Amino acid sequence: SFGSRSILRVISDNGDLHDYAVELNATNFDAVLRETPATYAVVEFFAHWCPACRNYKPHYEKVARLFNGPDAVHPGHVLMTRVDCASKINTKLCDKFSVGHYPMLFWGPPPKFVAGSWDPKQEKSELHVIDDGRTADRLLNWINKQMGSSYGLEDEKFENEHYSSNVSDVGQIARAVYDVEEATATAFDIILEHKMIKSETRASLIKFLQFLVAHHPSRRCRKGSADVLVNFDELFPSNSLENKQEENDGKDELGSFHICGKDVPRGYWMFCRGSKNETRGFSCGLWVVLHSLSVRIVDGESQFAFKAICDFVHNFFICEECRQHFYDMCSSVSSPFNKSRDFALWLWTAHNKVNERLMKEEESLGTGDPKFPKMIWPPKQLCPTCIRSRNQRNNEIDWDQDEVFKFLISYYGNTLVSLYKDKGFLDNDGIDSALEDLVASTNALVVPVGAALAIAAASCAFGALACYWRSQQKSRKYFHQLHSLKNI
Ligand SMILES: Cc1cc2nc3c(=O)[nH]c(=O)nc-3n(C[C@H](O)[C@H](O)[C@H](O)COP(=O)(O)OP(=O)(O)OC[C@H]3O[C@@H](n4cnc5c(N)ncnc54)[C@H](O)[C@@H]3O)c2cc1C
Repeated sequence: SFGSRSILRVISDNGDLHDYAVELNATNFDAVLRETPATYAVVEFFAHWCPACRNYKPHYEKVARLFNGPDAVHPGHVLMTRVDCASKINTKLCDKFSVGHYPMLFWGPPPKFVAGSWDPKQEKSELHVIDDGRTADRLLNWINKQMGSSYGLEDEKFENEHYSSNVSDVGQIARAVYDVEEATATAFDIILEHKMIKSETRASLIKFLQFLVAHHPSRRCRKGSADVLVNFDELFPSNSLENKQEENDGKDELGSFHICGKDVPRGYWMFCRGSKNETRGFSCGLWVVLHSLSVRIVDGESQFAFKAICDFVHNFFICEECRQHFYDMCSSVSSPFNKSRDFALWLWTAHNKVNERLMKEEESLGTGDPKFPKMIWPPKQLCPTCIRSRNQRNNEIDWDQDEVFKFLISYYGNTLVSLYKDKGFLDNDGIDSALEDLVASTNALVVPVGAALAIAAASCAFGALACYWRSQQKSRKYFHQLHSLKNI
């Protein structure tokens, strides 16, 4: 079954010949529209045999190019989709929307399409028929009127003028909820593509996966990480790791593993989208993942979290300079963390050290994103109480660290997930739901030997999940013993 993410990928992998509009059908219609990060959706009902629809397609695509896909000029605002009513599978869906002619276009907030319907006699509906969209120009005008925007068909790539870098708007971080999923999926894709799971990096990945299972802000990333963890030894057998990855070139089951599920909508960076191509994206998303993890742990997990993050960056972050710098900062920590507060503040300070260095580099080389200049963070506009005073001579800041910690907790905790709360994807029930998912998705809680050893090695202080696995591990009999014997 196709999820929205795979659809967007298929389309975007097709070079210039691709369609930008997302083709929906009865099986994925609800899922894609429920999960899209876009504020509005256009659904075009058409029939593939209809000559008028074929002639209309280039007009529709011209508009879709602006809003859909990785190179969208105005991403995240409108999702442009189409449904082929001549396909049998879609008959009921088209009937529900009383499709009376082709092409017929609807406009509305995406969730209103989910399990939705439309009737011409219906008096009040948040779904509207687009009655003046016969050419690309007219369709875009119609959209502009609805949104109060001034998009143009000739708008340039990556001129994200609508993406203000308004640092005083705390609510902006809510958009990053899509980025934490995208960054997690991207990190895992990179690991597989670059065949980075080796005997010496295995334990570090297992540790990080445990961390994700327990504390990733997205429920489906927690579940996906649990699935990977449970199947770890089968997916990445320790004795033939390099060979297996080499032989299969990442295209078998390793390559098709979606750590946050198939249906994660690719917003192609929302909060982390730069105003220029390739300035922000993944590395920004990864920072947000790390900070959002750091504010979700309890005191007893602080040292584990520190190790998991340091080792993950060291082994799997493909930017050589970044991982080296980060590793140096990790290595300079002399005593173990006992408090989650200390760890969250350490990560915040480490990030600010990187910012400080890059501020100078980007200024002298002109390589930064003009709309997102590096800064010592959080600025006063974001957290007025975080800064006690600033030394006028050397610009050094006297931070109120209690206030900074409070701010980090609310910013990367609740505010980050506020958008998704209604959708139920990111409920913060942590370990319990991850366990439920795990049991439901595997039928049996079977932890592979290697992963189990790593889990057992981690202290129970890491959390109930590890303990649960550990105890399950003890009670596993034949499969386990057989497997161990084979390994010997
Ligand atoms: C672990 C790691 C190490 C890196 N090391 C290097 C390096 O050595 N050299 C290099 O060139 N690039 C490095 N990078 C990349 C670099 O830090 C930026 O991610 C990249 O330049 C994109 O910057 P950005 O403007 O999107 O903001 P980012 O620095 O990526 O920050 C993302 C968001 O986090 C928030 N934020 C900013 N500062 C803090 C803070 N102190 N605490 C909490 N939240 C904050 C802001 O909202 C910001 O928009 C590293 C990235 C990572 C994940």
